[in-house]
Amino acid sequence: MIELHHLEKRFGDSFAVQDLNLTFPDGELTALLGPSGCGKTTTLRMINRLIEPSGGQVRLNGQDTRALKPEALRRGIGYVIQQVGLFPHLNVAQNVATVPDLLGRDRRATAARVDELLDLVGLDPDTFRHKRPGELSGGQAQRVGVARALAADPPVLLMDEPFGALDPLARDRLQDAFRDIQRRLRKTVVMVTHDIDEALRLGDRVALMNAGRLEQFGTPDDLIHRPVSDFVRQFLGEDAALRQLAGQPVSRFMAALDGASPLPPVAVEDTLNARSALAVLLREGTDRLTVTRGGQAVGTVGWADLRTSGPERP
Ligand SMILES: Nc1ncnc2c1ncn2[C@@H]1O[C@H](COP(=O)(O)OP(=O)(O)OP(=O)(O)O)[C@@H](O)[C@H]1O
Repeated sequence: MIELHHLEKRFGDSFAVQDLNLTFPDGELTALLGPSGCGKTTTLRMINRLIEPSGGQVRLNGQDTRALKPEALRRGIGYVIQQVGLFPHLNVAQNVATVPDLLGRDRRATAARVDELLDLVGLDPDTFRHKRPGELSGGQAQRVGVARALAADPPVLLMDEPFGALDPLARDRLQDAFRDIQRRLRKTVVMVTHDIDEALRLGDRVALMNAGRLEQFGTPDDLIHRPVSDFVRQFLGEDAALRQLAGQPVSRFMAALDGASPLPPVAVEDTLNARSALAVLLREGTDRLTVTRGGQAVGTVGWADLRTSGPERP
C-alpha cells in the first residue's frame, strides 16, 4: 500500500504539489488524472524518489520511504515512461532482462521469464527476442517497456503516460492487453494520464488533481455520477457517462434471462461495447435487446440497465 501524507513539492516559490493526502490500495490501478501542469508527474516521481518531496511523507507498506536507499526503493517499484527508454544497443530480450540480470537472477530462469512476458504483452518471442529497439514500431517498443517493468515482478508499478505516444488504434490494443494483464497480476499500479477515456477505462480508482491539489478520489463511477465540484464535472465533460459505456462490454450491464418473458427480437453480441448497444436501442426504437454469446442468448439489456450508476468491476 502506498500512502501520501501531506505531500508537497515546491519549485522556488510555487507549489507543484500541495498537501496531497492519498492512499493507493494494493492490487488496484489508480489513474492520476488532471490538466497539464497540475502535478501528476511530480507526484508519481516523488513515490520512487526520482523527485524528493519538500514536505510530507510517502509511506510504502507503512514505512517512510526516506528511510530506504533510493536504489533499494526503486528495485521494488517498476517504472514505465512514455519515451520507453529502451537501451538501443541491447536486443529486446536483454532489455527485458535488465533488472533480473542486475539482481543476479539465474540466467536460464530469466530467459524463460522473458519469453513468458513477451507473450503476455502480445509479442511473439521467436520474432522479437533478438530485435533491436530501432527495429520496433512505437507500439512494439511500448510493449517491451511494459514487459521490462514487469520482469522484476515488482509489487508496485508506476506508469507515466505509458500509452501516450501511440496512434489511437495501437493505444486501444495496448490498453486492452494491459487491462487483461492487470486483472491477472493485480499489481498496485499508479498511472499518470491526462486522457479521460484512459483513466475511466483502466482505473479501478481515479485521483483527479487540479493545480497541485487533489480534487476528487474515487471510482470512475463516483467521478461521473457523484462529482464533488464544478471542476470535476467540467473536466469530465457532458459525455463522461457515454465515455464510460464505450470502455465496457454490454455483458457487464445485462440482466439475467428470466425464462418467462419472450426474448427481445433485436440481438447484440455480448462483447459489443455498451455505448454501441445504447446506439442500437436508439436506432431500433426498442427498449430491450437480447445479448448473445456465440449465437446463444445469455441475457437482455435495456435503458435502465445502462443508466444505472454502472456495474461493479470484476
Ligand atoms: N524541475 C522543475 N522546476 C520547476 N518547475 C517545475 C519542475 N518540474 C515541474 N515543475 C512545475 O510543476 C508543475 C507540475 O508539473 P508536473 O510535470 O508534475 O505536471 P503534470 O500534471 O505531470 O503535467 P503534464 O500533464 O503536462 O505532464 C508545473 O507547473 C511545472 O511547470
